[in-house]
Amino acid sequence: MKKVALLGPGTYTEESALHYLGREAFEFVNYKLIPDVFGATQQGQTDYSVIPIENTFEGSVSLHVDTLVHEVDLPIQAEWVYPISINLLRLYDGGEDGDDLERACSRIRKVYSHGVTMAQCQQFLRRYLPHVELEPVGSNGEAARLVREGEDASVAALAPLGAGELYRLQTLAAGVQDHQNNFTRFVLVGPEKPELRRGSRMKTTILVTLPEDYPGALHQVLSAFAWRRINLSKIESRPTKKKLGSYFFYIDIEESLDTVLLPAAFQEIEAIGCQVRIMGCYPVFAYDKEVKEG
Ligand SMILES: O=C(O)C(=O)C[C@]1(C(=O)O)C=C[C@@H](O)C=C1
Repeated sequence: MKKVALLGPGTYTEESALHYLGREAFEFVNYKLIPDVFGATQQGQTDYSVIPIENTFEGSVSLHVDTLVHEVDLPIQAEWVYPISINLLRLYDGGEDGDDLERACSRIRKVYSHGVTMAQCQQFLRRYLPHVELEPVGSNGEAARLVREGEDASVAALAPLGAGELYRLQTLAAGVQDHQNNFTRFVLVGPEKPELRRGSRMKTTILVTLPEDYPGALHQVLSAFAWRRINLSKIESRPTKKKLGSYFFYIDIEESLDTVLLPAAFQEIEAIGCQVRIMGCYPVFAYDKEVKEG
């Protein structure tokens, strides 16, 4: 069994990994903080790590992207997107509030959650819980655990339903995220290719550093892909951290490295003095409801 480090238990990361990897071939090892999730595989205690990398509304999780680029040497081996449905959970209060959400919320004074999750529920928080103290914690599973541990019915968590089951919490309101199409993109990173079912397509991620003295270099990079009709699905600039104003480009390419086209495009880019670092060539699992129900 391959060991997979992730933020957990009771997190969206865990829920998504169970959904796509299953428990048959993988054993999940829980960590409380993302640096420890990265560190476990980097130091060889686990074979893979699962990292949330991008959210539909919050955009890239820059800290995680930067760690992947600067601090660890772990190729991307798979990617998946997973819907994030957020719930307001608290200890069972004996049914005092009946079905009245407003009344129940008026009794809450503190809410724990991951910062990204709070950001995804701004409208709900403003409407029902404007008076509460919001306390960001390392993961949503940890938020639910703190509610259970505190034994205080005036404390709640924004977390997945699975966390509510794990810590025996009552769901006060389900699906409270501001947008219904709220998805997070996760990557599986690790030194070796895992045995996985076929993804819906293959993708390659590269980092390109431009030469300083070559005007129009970015245009040339993009045209090397454009005239070969290679589709790019993301391009983002991130600081190289070497000097102010120096950036590299993180590029997702909708193509496998095995094709003739990609290596030729890389050669063309390198010929003008760009550096190309391959972050991974991997299968993508698109969210498909059938898998979930099946
Ligand atoms: O705390 C969790 O439940 C996580 O899985 C982490 C995380 C993240 O770091 O982005 C993952 C997805 C959600 O959008 C919010 C939080």
